[in-house]
Amino acid sequence: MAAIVIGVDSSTQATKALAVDVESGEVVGTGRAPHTVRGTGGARESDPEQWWDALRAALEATGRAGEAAAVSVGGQQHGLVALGADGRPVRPALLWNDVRPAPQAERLVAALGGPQEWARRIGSVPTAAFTAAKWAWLRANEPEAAARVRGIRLPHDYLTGRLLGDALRHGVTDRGDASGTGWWSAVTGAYAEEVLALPEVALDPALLPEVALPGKPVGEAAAGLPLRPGALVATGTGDNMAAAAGLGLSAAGSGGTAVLSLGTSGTAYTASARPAADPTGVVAGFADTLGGHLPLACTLNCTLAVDKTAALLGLDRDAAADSSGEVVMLPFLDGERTPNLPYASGLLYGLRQGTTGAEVLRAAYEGAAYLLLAALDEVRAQAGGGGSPSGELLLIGGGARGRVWLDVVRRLSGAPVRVPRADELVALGAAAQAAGLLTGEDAAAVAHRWQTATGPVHPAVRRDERACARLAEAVARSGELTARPL
Ligand SMILES: Nc1ncnc2c1ncn2[C@@H]1O[C@H](COP(=O)(O)OP(=O)(O)O)[C@@H](O)[C@H]1O
Ligand SMILES: O=C(CO)[C@@H](O)[C@H](O)COP(=O)(O)O
Repeated sequence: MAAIVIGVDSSTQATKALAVDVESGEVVGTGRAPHTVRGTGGARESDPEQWWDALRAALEATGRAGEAAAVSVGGQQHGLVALGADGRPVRPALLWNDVRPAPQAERLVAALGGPQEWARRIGSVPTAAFTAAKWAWLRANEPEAAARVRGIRLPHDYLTGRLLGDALRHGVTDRGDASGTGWWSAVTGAYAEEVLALPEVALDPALLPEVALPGKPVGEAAAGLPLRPGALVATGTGDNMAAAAGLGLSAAGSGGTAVLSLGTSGTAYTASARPAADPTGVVAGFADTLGGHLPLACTLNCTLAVDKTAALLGLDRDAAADSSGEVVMLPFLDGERTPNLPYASGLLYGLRQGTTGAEVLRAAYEGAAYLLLAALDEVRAQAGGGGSPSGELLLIGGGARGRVWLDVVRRLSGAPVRVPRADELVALGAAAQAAGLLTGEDAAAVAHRWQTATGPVHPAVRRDERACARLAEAVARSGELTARPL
């Protein structure tokens, strides 16, 4: 019988699990279970116990988990899972899009000597998203909870640890997800003692997971799960690193292919052989899970901002006009990370008597897509010019299924856009990592073999220079209104 592996995507809104045939890459079972995100204002929290319940439910729903020879978890990056002595979270996890730690991020940047120093030593300049800023926030705002912490995990580490039997005893992560903490350096490939020792952080490295080598199992699935006891467990990784591997991207072999992922977050990235060092902080110098690098820019406002705008207007998300006319929207509904404007809210400009709701909706799509495409130029520069601005873009994530998203990305990029037929590239990338444990290939090689990136190419159309110029000017002139709340 053909070997089966399981790949998991534990993202912001849901857990998705795929059962995949190791030989052919055929998806033979799927499962899904939703998550709850709580918080008003800048707060965004989820209960890790709910992720664990969702993971087991999604595994069951594949109908094939009991046959799987190996399993791997890709998870939303950066989230702070703080474990007590009983191995349970001392409080809900602070998520990647929780912007309350913005003041702590500012202090951390200054404490190490400024953005240049962070870019040079760590590869990234921390924003509120980074785990180090979240930990500093917890210490400053909930010192009693911080004092009870005996282990710190990322979302995917927590789930990997639970698969192994206990998240506190089994502390293991991978270089990709570790690179989103701020206390692991993509430049040196090791925990950064100078960050752990900062007064705002003051973290004992013993509380952190071991960073495992790619390609080796980290253990076997515990008994009592919807998995075969003894199934191999892979390191797992962050969701963007899993998707990159799942598309076959590697520093060695993807020729600068750029990816735009439209989900809860918007992300733009490409594989690179060298760590990024962007002192502006637009590009995070993440590591990939294979041994290379993944310069990446991330926006907080993507599909949810568009869906909220459609809901406010009482329109279907596909009812956007073909042009935004005079309207410009900076859809900073959740604050923003790229550009780094954690206190911003959404701005709408150019309304007239003749403006239609469909034009306003179009403007929301354009604002979200433009910010990501502008950041992609910086990502490419950090990757050493790999890939040309007119090179093909790979479009993935839930938004890639949307007619208007595709149209807007084509018009604002002027590039040919390929939409892979495969759904759930994070879970597929995790499955490829699990399969590699059995075959000895790396995850990107498995993904190549599975042809995960194949799909229709939508040819380039003329770039809408006017819309891009208006958006660039709106960002440049929004100044005070987006820097601080009224
Ligand atoms: N057909 C579609 N058209 C436009 N947007 C879509 C479509 N299907 C899903 N989405 C959007 O995709 C988002 C979920 O994307 P996904 O990549 O699964 O999110 P995440 O991994 O961050 O949880 C939803 O917020 C929804 O707005
Ligand atoms: O913070 C980042 C990247 O740095 C986000 O991309 C998170 O990893 C969340 O991902 P999704 O839930 O949107 O997939």
